[in-house]
Amino acid sequence: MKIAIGNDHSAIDLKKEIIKFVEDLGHEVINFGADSTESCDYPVYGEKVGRAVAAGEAHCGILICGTGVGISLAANKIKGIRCGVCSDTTTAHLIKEHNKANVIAFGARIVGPEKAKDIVKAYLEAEFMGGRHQTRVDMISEIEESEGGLCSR
Ligand SMILES: O=C[C@H](O)[C@H](O)[C@H](O)COP(=O)(O)O
Repeated sequence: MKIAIGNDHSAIDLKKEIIKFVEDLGHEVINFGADSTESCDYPVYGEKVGRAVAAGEAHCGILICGTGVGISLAANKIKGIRCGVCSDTTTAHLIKEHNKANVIAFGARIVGPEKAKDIVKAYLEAEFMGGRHQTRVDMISEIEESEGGLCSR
């Protein structure tokens, strides 16, 4: 798979470890993230990864900032992106199985490198389950489609 990765200044070292880990699993990584520890703005990288995944340039995305929250908020502003913060492996597989997340986020100031690798592996290996979960994902898309946030259901 092609995987887009993005990060801010808080996650330079973790990003490098995750890129190596993901490549060792046999995937291709497109690095959209910051590569300097100089302070920068996480929305830039959330947007870049979100747009790459939404455009089909990457199959999915991984975002890392201090907590994972800000960068996931930015990615979720891109139409078609379903991104959530994962700090444990249960969430990491359920976010794909139930929520069909196409981007995951986590915090470099929250999880250590080994936990982060476990999270990434759990997410990448999981499969969307469809069925009732597809209905709910469709409802999210309907909200996205409706300008005023009104859903037809
Ligand atoms: O959600 C936002 C992220 O955690 C950022 O990485 C964080 O706000 C950056 O903080 P600072 O500029 O103090 O390093």
